[in-house]
Amino acid sequence: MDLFLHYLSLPYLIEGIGFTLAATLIGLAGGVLVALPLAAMQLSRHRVLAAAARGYAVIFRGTPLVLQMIFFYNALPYAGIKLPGLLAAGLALAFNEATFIAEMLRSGVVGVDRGQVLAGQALGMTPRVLLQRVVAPQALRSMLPAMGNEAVSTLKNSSLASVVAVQELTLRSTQLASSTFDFFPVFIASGVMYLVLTGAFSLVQLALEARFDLERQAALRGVSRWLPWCRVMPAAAAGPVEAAAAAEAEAPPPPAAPTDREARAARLAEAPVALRINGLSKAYGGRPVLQDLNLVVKAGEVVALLGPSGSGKSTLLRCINHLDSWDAGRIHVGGHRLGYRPDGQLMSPADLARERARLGVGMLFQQFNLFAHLTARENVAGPLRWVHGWSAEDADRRALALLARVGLAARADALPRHLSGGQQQRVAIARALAPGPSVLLLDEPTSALDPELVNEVLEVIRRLAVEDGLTMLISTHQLRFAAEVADRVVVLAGGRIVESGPALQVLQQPGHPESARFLRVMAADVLPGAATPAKD
Ligand SMILES: Nc1ncnc2c1ncn2[C@@H]1O[C@H](COP(=O)(O)OP(=O)(O)OP(=O)(O)O)[C@@H](O)[C@H]1O
Repeated sequence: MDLFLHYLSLPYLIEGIGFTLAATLIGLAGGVLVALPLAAMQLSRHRVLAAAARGYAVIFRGTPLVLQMIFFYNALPYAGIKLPGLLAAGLALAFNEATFIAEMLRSGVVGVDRGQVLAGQALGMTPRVLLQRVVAPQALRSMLPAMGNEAVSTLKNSSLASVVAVQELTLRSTQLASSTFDFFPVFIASGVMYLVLTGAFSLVQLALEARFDLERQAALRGVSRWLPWCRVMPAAAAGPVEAAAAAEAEAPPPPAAPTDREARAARLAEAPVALRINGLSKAYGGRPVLQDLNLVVKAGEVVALLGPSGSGKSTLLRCINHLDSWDAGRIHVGGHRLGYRPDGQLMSPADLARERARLGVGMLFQQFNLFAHLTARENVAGPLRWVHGWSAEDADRRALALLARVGLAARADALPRHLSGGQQQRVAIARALAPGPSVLLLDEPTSALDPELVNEVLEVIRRLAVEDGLTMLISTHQLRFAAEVADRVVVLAGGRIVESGPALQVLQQPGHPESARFLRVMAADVLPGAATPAKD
């Protein structure tokens, strides 16, 4: 025991820890630096870059680390590069670790829900903002446990640096044991030192995981409301939550559905065009999905897009916001060709994002696509700050007001995963409304909801149509809702518009066999005062 304690405190071994840590830190820091471009190359659409990254991985993953260290120390001098042992071993570690860290980064990025990326694009985020605010925070959080393991493995791999005579802990332990013949106490002391080091790494990993744990942050936010000394919200922002909740409680009941359809139709006839689609065609792998589609939507008009599953409704909505490309035809939003420069060339992704934000085409998705790492208020306020340059206070105030409007002021600090589907979709509505869109595209906003949650979302949309006079294009299977709210119904079948006309007329007396067939299938949804759709 005395011998063990003697070796445990021996300066010769403790100095070895210094070399071990130095090699490990060079390996980890260098590994992260090399891994970043490597992961970007792996994710790149350019095949040459992706292939080069794969080639790198094959070489560094497929050869022993000891050989790599020997190469960096003994072979590089032939190319005129002479490195000290510690640096050679550290660099070999870095280039080796980079393959594993790059793979973690890549899978972290790929693991971020594609729907959130689409939502960010629809909100006008440039690729850089999307990466910085949506993808990286979630990817890095999911990487933390694997990164902790990688740090421990780098520390243990640093013992191989003894092969190029770096005086690290393993080499010094071996030398000491050979000269004293105290093999057992020396190696036990050395093992305990390694355990302390790997334990410290694990503690750092646990601390970081706790620091970035969304559940814990949410709990802290809840507690902080009652603890004035540990507030995480800006003091000024705490007030509006209650104020907004009170406003919500006092909000007048929603007005009835529009009854004066003729007056509305007359007003819309005079209104300017908000959206114009000419000859739009698109095919996936040679199979036509949209065929020579023409549609005009007036400012303030609510158009319900109906049609069987697979008829092309979602594809059409994605094309309007240029989230999808198309083969032929033109789309104008507010008189502008979204996504094209004046010379007719396609815009770069960053310019396209800015153009989306400028023209203001809001979008709601079937799956809500809220940013999973942000609370409800951050989901609404964040894009206002990052895309539209609002100050934090103004964005927060707007977010709270809109959340109150959709009946969610009291859940402003909840994470999406703590909200029901209906509540998530209402947050998504607040987020889409925040920048004041000129056109709102709604892609089956209630299809992912349980039946009892559908009405709460439809009610919010109904109020937007009636109170705000928003221009809306809604893909929906809710016939009753379409009858009550839409000015016009457009029926899509096989990628073509087969019928378009005043909502009640089309729903009650469809003039095309495809419309009639579709409406009969959907007959479970009872139309107010509607006769059975005409038979084909
Ligand atoms: N990325 C894609 N690659 C290949 N085919 C696709 C892709 N996206 C959609 N499609 C196909 O295009 C057609 C139209 O799909 P879309 O999602 O637009 O229909 P939809 O009318 O919105 O259907 P639903 O009501 O079920 O949402 C479908 O046949 C679908 O399989």
